[in-house]
Amino acid sequence: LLHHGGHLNLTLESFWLGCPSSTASSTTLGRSGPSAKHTSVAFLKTHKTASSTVQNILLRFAERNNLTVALPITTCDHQFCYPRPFSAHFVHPHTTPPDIITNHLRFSRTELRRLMPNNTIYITILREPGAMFESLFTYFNHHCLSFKRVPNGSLETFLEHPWSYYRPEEKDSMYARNTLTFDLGGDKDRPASEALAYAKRFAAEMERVFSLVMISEYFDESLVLLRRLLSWDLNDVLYVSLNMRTADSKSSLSSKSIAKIRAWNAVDSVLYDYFNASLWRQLRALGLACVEREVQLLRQSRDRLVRSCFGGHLPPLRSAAHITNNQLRPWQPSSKVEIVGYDLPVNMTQKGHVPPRDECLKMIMPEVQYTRLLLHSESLRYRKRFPLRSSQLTSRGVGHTRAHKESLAPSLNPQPSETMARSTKGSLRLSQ
Ligand SMILES: Nc1ncnc2c1ncn2[C@@H]1O[C@H](COP(=O)(O)OS(=O)(=O)O)[C@@H](OP(=O)(O)O)[C@H]1O
Repeated sequence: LLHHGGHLNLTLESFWLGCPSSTASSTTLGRSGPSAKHTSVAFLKTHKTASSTVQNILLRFAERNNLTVALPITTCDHQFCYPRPFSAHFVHPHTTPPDIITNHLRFSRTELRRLMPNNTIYITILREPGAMFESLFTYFNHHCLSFKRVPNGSLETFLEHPWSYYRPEEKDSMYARNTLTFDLGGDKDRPASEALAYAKRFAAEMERVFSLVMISEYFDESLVLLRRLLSWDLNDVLYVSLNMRTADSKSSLSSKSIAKIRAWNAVDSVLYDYFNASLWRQLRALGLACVEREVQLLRQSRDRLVRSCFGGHLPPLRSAAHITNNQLRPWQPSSKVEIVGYDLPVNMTQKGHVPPRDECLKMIMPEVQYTRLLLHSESLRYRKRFPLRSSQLTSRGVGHTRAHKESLAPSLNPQPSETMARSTKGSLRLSQ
């Protein structure tokens, strides 16, 4: 019964929700029966699509189930040397063979196949092109030259004559046009005459690779499909939203601007429409009433988790500059944009509160800090498992391994405020 606990929960939930029971079938190849949770997952972390929130779900699942998460070598920072196409050489040797991969990378099916188990399920997430481009434009305004050279940093001005500012071959140009397509390994600069045909072919190709393409506007509905695809429990997909901007950092878009964004990002727009339609076909097949009930259940369970973690409400949302605990401070790309995170006062224990459990802190931890902690714990585990191999690696001079280990601060206890080391995210290429 214990072994089949996950399946039992799922079946009872399905019964209660009036939903078709999920069957693991081919998604659990190599596991002991239909109840096993699927543990080999490659999540393509696209930019500004709520991907940090999905990543956090996956990282916590990996830790709870003692799985190995492929993490980047330190010279790649917390990304797999993005925007270079992914290579298995970018994976830290202490984090192989992996079960899960989630950090930013530019998709290469061949290289991921080389790295990941054969039964890996591929998932990704897309966002409506207008909202996504507005987020990219604000977030990367100071780093991406195509945006930086626009007078007054005005999105409308950029959209009037994008070719006056955009240089396809320039560093960071992938943030300025068809970013989703680029992240998926495609061609962001297909000539207009070919873009539509190319986009349709590319979408069909991606559909063969990815078992689920989530849509950030329907995040919870996407999670309903995700947990069924992976035969996970509801508790495995609970989350709080991460990496958000303050309302002041966002601008609202006119329908004219949205149309211009869609024309400029024509391939992304086709992809989005294609996978949005596909998501809704899958949701309808499950039954919209069932989906709605499960979404409600998910939100109630999340509220319960938040109460048990933080003794009531979520810690207050604050802009990065005002977060005292440096383990919880999200990276802030420039003074023009405010990214918010959750603040947990340093003196929490002094006030007689019980500090939150590790799993609770990790639910609100930004990706850079979480990735660092995970690399530390996976390196320790690797050294224990393979003492000989790790000493050979060290003697062969894998300097970054040792250097990284020394720079880790594995304590999860709230730390006094420190200036956020700009070098953590350092240059943009290594960071976002
Ligand atoms: N649950 C959920 N649902 C919908 N949207 C969400 C969710 N969680 C995060 N977000 C929004 O996602 C944006 C950040 O995306 P990423 O984490 O992918 O950004 S990054 O590329 O990793 O920097 C960022 O969007 P903007 O605020 O518009 O920039 C977040 O607000």
